[in-house]
Amino acid sequence: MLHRTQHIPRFLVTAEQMQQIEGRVFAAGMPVSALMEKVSGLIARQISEHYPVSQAARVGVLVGPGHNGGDALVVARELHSQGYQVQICQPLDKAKQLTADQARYAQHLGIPFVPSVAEWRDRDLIIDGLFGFGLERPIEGKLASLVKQINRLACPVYSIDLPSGIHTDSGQVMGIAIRAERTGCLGLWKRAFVQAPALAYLGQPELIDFGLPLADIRAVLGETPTVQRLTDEVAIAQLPLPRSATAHKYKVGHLLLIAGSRQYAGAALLSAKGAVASGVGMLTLAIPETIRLALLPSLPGALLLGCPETEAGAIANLPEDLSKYDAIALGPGLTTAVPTLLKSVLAADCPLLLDADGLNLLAQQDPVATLQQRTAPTVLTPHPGEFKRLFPAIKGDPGEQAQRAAEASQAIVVLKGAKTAIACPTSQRLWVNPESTPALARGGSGDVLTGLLGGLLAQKMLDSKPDSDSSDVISAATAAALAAVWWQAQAGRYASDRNSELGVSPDRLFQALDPFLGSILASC
Ligand SMILES: NC(=O)C1=CN([C@@H]2O[C@H](COP(=O)(O)OP(=O)(O)OC[C@H]3O[C@@H](n4cnc5c(N)ncnc54)[C@H](O)[C@@H]3O)[C@@H](O)[C@H]2O)[C@@H](O)CC1
Ligand SMILES: Nc1ncnc2c1ncn2[C@@H]1O[C@H](COP(=O)(O)OP(=O)(O)O)[C@@H](O)[C@H]1O
Ligand SMILES: [K+]
Repeated sequence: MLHRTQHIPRFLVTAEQMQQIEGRVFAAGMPVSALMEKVSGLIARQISEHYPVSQAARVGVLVGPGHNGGDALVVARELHSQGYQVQICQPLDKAKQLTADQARYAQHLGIPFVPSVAEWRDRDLIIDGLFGFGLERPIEGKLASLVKQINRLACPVYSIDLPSGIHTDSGQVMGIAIRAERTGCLGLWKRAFVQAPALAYLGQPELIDFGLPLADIRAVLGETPTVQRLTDEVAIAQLPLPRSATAHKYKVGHLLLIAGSRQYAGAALLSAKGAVASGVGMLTLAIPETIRLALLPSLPGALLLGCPETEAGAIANLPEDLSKYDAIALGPGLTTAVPTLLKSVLAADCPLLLDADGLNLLAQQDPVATLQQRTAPTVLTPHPGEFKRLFPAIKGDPGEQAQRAAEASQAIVVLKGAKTAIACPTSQRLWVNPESTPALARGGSGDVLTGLLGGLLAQKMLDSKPDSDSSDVISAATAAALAAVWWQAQAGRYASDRNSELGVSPDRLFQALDPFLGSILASC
């Protein structure tokens, strides 16, 4: 059973949901001012850890009209009492009652209020308490100039809850937004933290858990929340581990990977390496016959199936019998020369992963009608360009797009990007992978993912867990998608930490898969 501390990082809330949860807590008797005091004490503690008074004594605190401003005022008071030289700037006259009271008390304590931020070039740190989840419209006029001035300062900014100007749900910049070095997200992760437009503003995010009761969170989000962050705990639980002591190579999955062409032989190699790293029992790689011998030395454990090919070096046809495989993955480096390849794999009665040219072939027909005919699970791994070709009418943020596409096609949709979204059609659930690295933004990272996911798909299909999505049980194919997305992203971070953001070649990525997993499993 998961503990509270394991649940909390999984939740992703909208501003409305957060307001409802807080509303329940206040209605149950928790005084608003007591909660503000508690939350702000925790924020002040984080700030003094990250920016000790010995290194960042001169602090400017930006205070808005709502409770985000109220939090900032309590933080100002706490830091003042710890010996920081605090100045407060409260640019708007109007304020909620509690915020106005906190301002009055700060004045009573002798904390200086300054009329503008023009003098803040001497500051070591700015605390941004202008707006939190109550931002309702774009920041304009004198507030916009103030944010611009703050963003020009050389010193770091710590944002309370959200960088002011960032929309809580979409992560969009509402006119202008503060660029934080760190953001302390209060209580529960807001959706903005997994939205690409916010990433340049959030800096290093941290969750400040102030003990919201699980019962109130569940009353608003449901027992099994529809939208979740993909946490380490959840992803690790989906791996095909531990292996049975009596495992046999034919009992731990046989993947057929159909990839490569004379033109794009590397994609076949990289995806095959990803599959090998997944631990799959047997890997058959179907490739054009003319590149078979070239790939053989790099893939000694795989069965290389040289296929008849077109004049241009694309696979012309596949073996007749696809029934012996536990999963099939089709796409990397294939070219779109031979549409019948897709037709044969769609007819197979095992889980199917389509990537790259597999998706491009699918886009040439009616993807929704085609996928709805499948009886076994289908997983799609498009990047945004491939997604647009497949589902041109589906709009929204990446999470919404993935969910809508999954619902329409009944496929599991893995929409790749900085925050990859994974949508499951049967449970209508969405996971977003929160931690990755731009080091993966290079050709070949996705090919490694395809092999890894294909290999996990073949293994998971033999798992004893039920293929049902009721309650918190995750279907085998969805489980493979969650585990693969998380594993590839974390291995990317692992390789980046040991090299640089420029050093995560696809080779380094698949080489990092197992060491990363070994290290995290050892620490669990
Ligand atoms: N209620 C509480 O005790 C708690 C509050 N918390 C804090 O409270 C925040 C939410 O507080 P609020 O709901 O008061 O919202 P905010 O403090 O985010 O601001 C809302 C206020 O700003 C005004 N406003 C919105 N957009 C504007 C714009 N573009 N230009 C000018 N004015 C604008 C609104 O009219 C309203 O007065 C959270 O982000 C968090 O920092 C958390 O600490 C949790 C506990
Ligand atoms: N900025 C980024 N941050 C994190 N991950 C990224 C970023 N850009 C790309 N990726 C990841 O890199 C991979 C790229 O896949 P894809 O576009 O299919 O590349 P290819 O087909 O060349 O291998 C995906 O897993 C994607 O999530
Ligand atoms: K803020």
